[in-house]
Amino acid sequence: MTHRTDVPALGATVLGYPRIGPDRELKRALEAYWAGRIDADALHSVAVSLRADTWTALRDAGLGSVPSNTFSYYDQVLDTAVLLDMLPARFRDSDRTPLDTYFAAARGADQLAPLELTKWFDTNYHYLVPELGPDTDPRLASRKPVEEFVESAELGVPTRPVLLGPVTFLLLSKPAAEAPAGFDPLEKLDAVIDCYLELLAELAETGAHWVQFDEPAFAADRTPAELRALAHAYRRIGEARQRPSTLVACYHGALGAALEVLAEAPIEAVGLDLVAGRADLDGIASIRGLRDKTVLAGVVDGRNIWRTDVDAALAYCATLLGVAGEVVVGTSAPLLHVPYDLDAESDLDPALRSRLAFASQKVDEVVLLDRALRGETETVAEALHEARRAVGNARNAAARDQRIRARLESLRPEHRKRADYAERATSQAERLGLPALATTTIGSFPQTTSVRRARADLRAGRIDESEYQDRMRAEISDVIALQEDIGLDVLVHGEPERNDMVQYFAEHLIGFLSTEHGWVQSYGSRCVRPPIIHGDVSRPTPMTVEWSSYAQSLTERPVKGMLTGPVTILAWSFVRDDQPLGDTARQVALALRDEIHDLERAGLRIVQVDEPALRELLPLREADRAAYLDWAVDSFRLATSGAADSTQIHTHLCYSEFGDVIDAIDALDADVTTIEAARSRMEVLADLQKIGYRRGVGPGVYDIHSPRVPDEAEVTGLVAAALEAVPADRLWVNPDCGLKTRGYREVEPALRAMVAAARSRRAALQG
Ligand SMILES: Nc1nc2c(c(=O)[nH]1)N[C@@H](CNc1ccc(C(=O)N[C@@H](CCC(=O)N[C@@H](CCC(=O)N[C@@H](CCC(=O)O)C(=O)O)C(=O)O)C(=O)O)cc1)CN2
Ligand code: MET
Ligand SMILES: [Zn+2]
Repeated sequence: MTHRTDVPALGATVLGYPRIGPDRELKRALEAYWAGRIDADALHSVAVSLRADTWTALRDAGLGSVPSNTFSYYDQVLDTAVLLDMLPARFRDSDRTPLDTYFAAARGADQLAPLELTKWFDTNYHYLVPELGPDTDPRLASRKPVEEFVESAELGVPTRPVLLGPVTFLLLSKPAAEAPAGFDPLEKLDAVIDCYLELLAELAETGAHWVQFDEPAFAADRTPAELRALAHAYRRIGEARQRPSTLVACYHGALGAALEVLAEAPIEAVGLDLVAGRADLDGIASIRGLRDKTVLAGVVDGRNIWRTDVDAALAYCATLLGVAGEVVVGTSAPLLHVPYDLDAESDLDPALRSRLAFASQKVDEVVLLDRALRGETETVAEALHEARRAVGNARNAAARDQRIRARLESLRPEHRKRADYAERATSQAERLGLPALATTTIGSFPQTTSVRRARADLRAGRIDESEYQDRMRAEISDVIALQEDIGLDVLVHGEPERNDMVQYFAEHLIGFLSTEHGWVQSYGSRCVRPPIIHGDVSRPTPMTVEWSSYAQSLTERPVKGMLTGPVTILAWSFVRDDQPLGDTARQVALALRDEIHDLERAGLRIVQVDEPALRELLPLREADRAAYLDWAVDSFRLATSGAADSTQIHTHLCYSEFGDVIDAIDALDADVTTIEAARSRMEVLADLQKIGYRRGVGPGVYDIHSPRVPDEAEVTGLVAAALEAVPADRLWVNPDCGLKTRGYREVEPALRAMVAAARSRRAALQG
């Protein structure tokens, strides 16, 4: 074995840390740089100071090992593609600087399409998908991990560089459009490893004692060939002539068979997710290969914001003693997906505060647990005692609402079932009188500066609630007038009053908490503030009825009520961990069921219940999927099945390919499903056709994620393609998703083109 024995042991650590800045400094700097308001040096100095603050804070908190290279200007997968010179050819040969080339790949530039953005495992984080082909020729092209190591060492905090593991990197990549059929990105494995070996030698030379490779792809089902690739990669890396000690971390679930592979590899440490992947503890005692390794016990939840149950965590660590050569405490996952610091929240109920831990508090928990594990009982006694008390209180603290529980108990199968679709379709057609190829949008209209400013003014007390209401009503009235002028058939109120489609509902429901500063990166500079579901959910008053009924009062045409579905509300919140997700989802569903009832009474004839996260929450392992889809479908049906036959229920899905959940989409039993499709040229329609789907469907006819405005001919082409799969009376014409991130300069001509295309096809059908 080539590993040197004189290097320090791995100390207690976290797998990664937030990077957007405690006050979203990076977001602001990036957006200023993109807008040309600051230069690259100014952007760089913001990055340098964020990194320095993170490293020194982690060291001062007492971690034994501090990670680096967890910073990114946009995304760690893109960083890796750039590190290895694996960007597609379209980004080469330009006079852009390396930094601007990086941003071009992330965001597009001139005529260049950016890399595809897609969900990172089962999180709300999005990464950029590398496009590889046979000609992609990996080469160590950047020194970012080395430079960050040097930067940290100069601050007196020599760090542990974190690298995206070669196998996960390739499994997350896709074949470029021009690659020959059958090309598999894993063909590039040895070439990528060669680059990493060069990097490892340089890191060792520069003084790095440890590195971390992340291989979260092995928390999902993997083929024998993929497991062999993992074994091969860490044999080659382990046998490298010169390298730092090597930790391989897997997270977002159990490693399963991959654990034995890593246990056999000639590396020094394995990181286990003992929250989402606790199943790995079963049978771990028989894995002999761990006896000469360090196991980083990920017992502090990196994905949720609850304080750790210290006794349970220490018990999980204890099961590893004797199995592993050494046990150190860590987080279950990088802390990228939780907010920075609970102390930034000024307005929390103290009882609730004592149950929570954000990134900074989690670092303290790791340090505390590691000291306890090492038997430093005297120094940690008081802190452990305090932690136990908080967890003890928490056990009974989640507010229970017997009324909701009794109501859920009393529900019967008929509360999940509407009349047959044929009957509903007839009564909806009579009531709505819509044309074939009806046109609509997905809900939001541009969130203009003036809309956001109104909300900021309200928060700052510069305007009062009634002035805020007036401004939102004025906005709704403009949006209705515009839609009438464009000639859309089914209108929306535009959602100006919503800061976010989940947070808005959280702010109106009991059982949810919204944070002031709890920002989490979603992609690039875009952040969300996930609400915290801490108790039983109920709806004190209607949440959307005033806005929707106001919009409906302005027009004869049908306006769609607009709600976010139970699965998406859970997916984009921090959830309770004291009861099954399905139980929480059904509580949310009841609140939505009552909201739909109130919308109907207020005269709304159509209600849309968005479920864009339906695919996102799909478990990584096949074995867990049926149970998930059961509660996901059940909660949607519970929310919507109280509607009258003549009320048309729409749902909307986006952000992913839906092949895997196509039966569940059918089982939702919505009257109309609008679904992202423009970028995949309507592939979803073939999937729907295959299963005999027979209700209304609106495959998106233009991509709202790009500022490009489609022309009428382009939309006509997509409508014609869709008509091959769906008859005109069931086909809707709409964009891919909501318009909130776009500007009116793009939205208005795009919608006009869309309506013109629908009209001309409609005329052709009649003629
Ligand atoms: N929760 C959630 N998850 C999701 C999505 C989603 O829509 N919601 N969509 C996908 C991801 N897409 C996303 C698209 C856009 C943004 C986005 O634009 N986020 C905004 C924040 C949105 C927000 O909360 N806006 C607040 C304003 C918050 C704010 O920045 N306020 C300023 C001051 C107000 C001002 O002058 O702008 C401040 O606090 O400093 C509002 O409208 O009220 C941002 O990063 O800038 C995020 C995710 C998947 N996951
Ligand atoms: N109704 C929402 C909107 O139009 C749906 C968005 S799906 C991410 O913004
Ligand atoms: Zn959408």
